[in-house]
Amino acid sequence: MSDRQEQISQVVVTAEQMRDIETRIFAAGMPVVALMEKVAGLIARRIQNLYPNLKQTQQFTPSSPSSFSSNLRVGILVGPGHNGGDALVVARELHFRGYEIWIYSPFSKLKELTSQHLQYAQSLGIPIYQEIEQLPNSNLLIDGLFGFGLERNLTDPIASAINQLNELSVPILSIDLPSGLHTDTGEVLGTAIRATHTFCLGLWKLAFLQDQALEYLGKVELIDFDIPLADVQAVLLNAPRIKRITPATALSTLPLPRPSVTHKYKEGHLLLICGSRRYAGGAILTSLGARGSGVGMLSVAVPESLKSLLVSHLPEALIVGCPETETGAIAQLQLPAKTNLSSFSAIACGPGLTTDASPVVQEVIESDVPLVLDADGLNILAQMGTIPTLQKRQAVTILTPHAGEFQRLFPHVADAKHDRVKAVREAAAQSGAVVLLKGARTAVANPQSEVWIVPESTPALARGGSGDVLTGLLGGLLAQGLTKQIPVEDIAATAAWWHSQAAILATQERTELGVDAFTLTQYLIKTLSNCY
Ligand SMILES: NC(=O)C1=CN([C@@H]2O[C@H](COP(=O)(O)OP(=O)(O)OC[C@H]3O[C@@H](n4cnc5c(N)ncnc54)[C@H](O)[C@@H]3O)[C@@H](O)[C@H]2O)[C@@H](O)CC1
Ligand SMILES: Nc1ncnc2c1ncn2[C@@H]1O[C@H](COP(=O)(O)OP(=O)(O)O)[C@@H](O)[C@H]1O
Ligand SMILES: [K+]
Repeated sequence: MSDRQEQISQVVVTAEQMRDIETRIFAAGMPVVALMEKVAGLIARRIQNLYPNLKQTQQFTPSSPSSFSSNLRVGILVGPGHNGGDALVVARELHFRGYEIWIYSPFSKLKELTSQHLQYAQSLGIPIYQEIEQLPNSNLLIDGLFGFGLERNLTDPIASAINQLNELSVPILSIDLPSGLHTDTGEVLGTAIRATHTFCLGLWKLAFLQDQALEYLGKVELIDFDIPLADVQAVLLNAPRIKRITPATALSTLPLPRPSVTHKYKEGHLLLICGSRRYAGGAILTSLGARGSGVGMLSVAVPESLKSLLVSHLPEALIVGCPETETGAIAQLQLPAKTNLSSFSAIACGPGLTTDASPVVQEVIESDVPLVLDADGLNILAQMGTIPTLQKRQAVTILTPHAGEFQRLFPHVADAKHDRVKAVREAAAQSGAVVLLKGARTAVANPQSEVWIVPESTPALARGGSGDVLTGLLGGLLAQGLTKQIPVEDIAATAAWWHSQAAILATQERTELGVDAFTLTQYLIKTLSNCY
């Protein structure tokens, strides 16, 4: 990947920013017509690669006695704007390559350029239909109804037409965005095309990184049409950054290579505080996640009765047995002699604690040690109602809620279901912490409104214990990274990326059903050895 491609692949834009970037390109002299030809030409070539127009021969079978050959039949869905214009250029190109094309153009008023392309398509003899009921069969649909120009809710008749098109068992390739999705929030505006494959044009739009859009996007692909970096930078200059985490950015954040002359305490000393009689396994998974991070020294505080269990799973770790409550939660921390919380480079606290461990959570919040709070650590924080006191901490705090924990912690923040990116930003600003909002597309924000998003993952992770592994991994990376002055947000983003990549690799080898949390820990290092 070239340097430019790498930079472009990290960029995420809103509809407004995309419009501003295009405006600069047009103002600089690039003709609109020429850009549409270029973009749609690239799309048409990709479609030809994905669905080559080999004359299809249907095999003779007793149920279809006549064998026949035919061209691929492609239906082109055309909207009123330039998304429709792109689709019409694709229609024309595929027509000349021998595909059998029909056009669905339900709008009476089209933008001028789009209207000209429609007129030319008609002159070529391509059939054009206005009514959904008139549409012939097809092998493939190209969706050019709306792109980033859609803002209002879709209404009938177009809404019901989209619903009917979704019912056909035909692959749908969307141009720029599945029509009906909001470009920024990924929200469904009334209804939306359920695409098999979406070609995002020029720069990644924010919707591609919002959980609620995922089931509509299908496979996603960026069509790079050479937007000058200078235009992108000029528009994004003063906007809070939203960044896709790429392999290059994540790998550059890892504490590799290690210096030749070092020792275990220079490679970070992590204290995990986790587990209870009720949730013993969470402590093991969190510890194994930390092991996967390569952290120099690992101490694990658990209730006394879990000590021997932890020792048997993690012989390399220092297991600290603590006095426990009647319910089997940690009652108080009891660190070894000459050790206090400041002895640690970082603390990760929460998995499996139960809410009976609240004095311990209070103590670590009051410490001046970098802190990851997860699971019951977050539930206790929510109960204490002390989010604003996090601002007063001397050291960095990272909160790693899933959507439910997020809701309990930040009940007054924008609805995390409606716009996860906005919600995570608001939460970070409100708490002064780095917030990592878990989900299908995990998003990390800092109090300065900058956001990092993991662009690919797998639903194989939707399984008990996956989050515990992430907490350990993040804690271990934090302990190592802070000693090397790596920014905390980059560490959090990298941990989330690594976690997802390990799950993707495990899924490839074991299917989506084969990635239990223990197995996931076994893939952490395997993932990295594939990258180096
Ligand atoms: N101008 C160019 O040469 C380029 C255009 N591109 C394409 O242009 C698209 C953006 O084009 P536009 O700005 O024309 O926008 P769209 O084509 O996305 O749609 C906007 C049109 O839909 C109408 N509209 C909006 N909401 C509606 C609703 N709810 N019901 C009915 N009509 C509604 C608007 O009045 C407008 O006519 C991109 O997504 C992309 O496909 C890009 O490929 C880049 C190059
Ligand atoms: N559909 C999904 N696609 C990708 N990742 C997912 C999905 N669902 C959950 N995850 C990931 O799995 C992990 C679950 O964490 P969490 O909810 O804390 O589980 P637990 O508490 O059981 O460990 C998070 O990292 C989350 O991002
Ligand atoms: K579209």
